[in-house]
Amino acid sequence: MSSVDLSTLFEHLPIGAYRIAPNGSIWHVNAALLRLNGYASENEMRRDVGEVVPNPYAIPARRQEFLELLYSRGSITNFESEMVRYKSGEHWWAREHAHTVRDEDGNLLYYEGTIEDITSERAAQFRLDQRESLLYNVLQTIPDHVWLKDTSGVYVTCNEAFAERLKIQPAALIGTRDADWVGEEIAQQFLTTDQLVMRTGTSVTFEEGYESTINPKGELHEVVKTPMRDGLGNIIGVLGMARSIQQRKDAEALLRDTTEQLELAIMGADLGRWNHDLTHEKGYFLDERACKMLGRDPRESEKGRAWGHLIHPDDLTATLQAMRAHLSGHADAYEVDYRARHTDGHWIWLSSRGKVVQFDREGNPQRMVGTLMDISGRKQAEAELRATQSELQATLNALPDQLFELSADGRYRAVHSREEEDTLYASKFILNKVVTEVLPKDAAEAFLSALNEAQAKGRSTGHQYRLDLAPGKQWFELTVVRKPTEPGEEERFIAIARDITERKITEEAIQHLAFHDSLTGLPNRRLFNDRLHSALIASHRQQQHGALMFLDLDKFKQLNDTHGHDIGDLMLQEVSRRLLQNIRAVDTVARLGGDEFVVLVQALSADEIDARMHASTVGHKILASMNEPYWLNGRQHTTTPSIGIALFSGEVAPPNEILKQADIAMYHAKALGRNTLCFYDPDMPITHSKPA
Ligand SMILES: Nc1nc2c(ncn2[C@@H]2O[C@H](COP(=O)(O)OP(=O)(O)OP(=O)(O)O)[C@@H](O)[C@H]2O)c(=O)[nH]1
Repeated sequence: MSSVDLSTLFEHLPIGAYRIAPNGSIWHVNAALLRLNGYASENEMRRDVGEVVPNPYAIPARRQEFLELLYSRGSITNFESEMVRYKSGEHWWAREHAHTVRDEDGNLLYYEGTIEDITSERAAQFRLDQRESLLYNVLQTIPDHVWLKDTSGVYVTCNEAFAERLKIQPAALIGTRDADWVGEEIAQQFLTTDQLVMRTGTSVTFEEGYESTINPKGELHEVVKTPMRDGLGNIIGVLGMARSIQQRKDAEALLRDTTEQLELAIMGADLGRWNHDLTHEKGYFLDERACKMLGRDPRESEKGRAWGHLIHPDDLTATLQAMRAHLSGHADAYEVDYRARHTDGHWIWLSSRGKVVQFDREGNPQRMVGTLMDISGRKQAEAELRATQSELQATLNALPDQLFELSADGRYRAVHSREEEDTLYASKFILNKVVTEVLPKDAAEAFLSALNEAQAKGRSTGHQYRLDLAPGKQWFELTVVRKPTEPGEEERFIAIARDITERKITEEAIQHLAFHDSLTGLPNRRLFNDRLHSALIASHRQQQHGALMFLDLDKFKQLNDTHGHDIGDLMLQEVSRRLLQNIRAVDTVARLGGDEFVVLVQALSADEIDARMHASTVGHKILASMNEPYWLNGRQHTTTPSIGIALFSGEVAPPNEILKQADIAMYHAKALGRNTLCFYDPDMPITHSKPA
């Protein structure tokens, strides 16, 4: 090559080139080097930097280092340094090659070299280094197992997670083979996939769960094997990565199970499903079963279709309210029953339950899912039940009786009280209370005996009890029967309490009439005989004297005849009243008939004389009281009595005898001129005709 050729080549080299004298003055620099230093021509550079090149290194000591190497070796290659551009002072990176040129005697003539701008190459290298270190860190940090094997199946490297599984340091794996760790058989399996990757040159992903040293529990792993290539694209090994997917698989299996169970439950309950996309206008999806409920074409399940218009107008407000309550977060779920129009035109009852399952980042509901249940049958049954109940209620209301349902221990379980305002039997007061807490003792006992009897015999009738209620005394008669119950149900009894007050009043009146005088209300002769009989027994037992006073009004016939029978009656009533006023509660006044009264005074004294004195006092008190004027029908009248007194004591005498004695004594009093009293004396003559 000629020197011209060489000079042209030098000038047009793509990298900087120079030739410098031993004293450092520039002999020649090419265009590329001028550009590197920011100059357009050699002259411009010479003008700027002078004849001798200044130190171009960012670290000045590098120049000395460069020259020492150059001079000692005669040449220098790949000398990399940070440089400063002469013109701009900007920093850049250079790679230098240089050599010295000497004459035949070995004297240095000059040195020459090339300077290559490697700033971007270094930046790229730096980024590459960073990426590599990042990759290395990632590989070491991830829990997945990562390894690299060469084409003959020898481990080249692995991450810590993989080494840890083998309980070794990563370095200990290098140079080993699968067979060293997992045995020949499994190693063969690994090799098969490695070979597949190398043969096809593509990544393979598969699931693997061999039980081995690497995987002691035989957990399922997802393995990705990728071919590794050199810069020329030749496959140099296989990179493997394994990740345990056992938990995910378990969760998937559980979810599958749960989903299947849910699906079965939905099928079993014959539920339809809906899916409401709240982000679109027509995102109302019904599944096939829901479509069928409404009589719609099951193919509609694929199209989102608004169906709010199918809801009965009367139910629309409640439905919208329930939806708003849930969407605004006031209700946990959307729950509502409403009627919807079937395609046939009739109404069906649906029970709809749902929930928002998806929200956007701002918390706005995005999607709701829910179920639909056809409850028409239930609603029909409810309506029928209501009708039956109201019929039953009407029947019960028509009954005059009170009806209770009780458990065997006398606890009220249900109450039907005819009177709405019945404060004693209102459900709110007595439900779940026992009868002893509600009723007075006697009444509660009657109730419990009736209950016991019904428990023993299945039925009880006739137990009666009395209550003192606001309107007065009321009598009730109980009928209790055992209620038919299902096996396992609590034993229950139905008790009907019938108000028998009127019957009781009538019975009591009849009873009263039988033993009392209708004009004065005083005990009559029958009752008096009983009382006298009892008094005689008591007197005998207590050894106490008593007295029987026989009292006959004087000239009563005359009053009747003169003023009429009515005045006579009034007189008899007033006499009764005065007699009652003059005796103790334990004593008895009775009317034997006509104008004849008896007064039975008991327990006067154990001593006869004393008793006689007491009896006399009572007799005179009665006499005095009777002698008071009588105002009957606005006119004053008078009357007097004749009183015969018979004392009795421990001796057992028949009642007739005592009455007879008092009667005799009374006749004696008449004979003495009336308006007086006489004690019986056995010597008294027995007479039956009154003196005139
Ligand atoms: N007003 C009225 N008079 C009666 C009733 N029962 C009897 N009497 C009358 O009572 C009178 C009884 O008379 P007596 O006791 O026999 O004779 P008396 O006129 O009272 O004369 P003495 O007894 O001898 O003083 C008769 O005239 C009867 O008719 C009655 O319920 N009401």
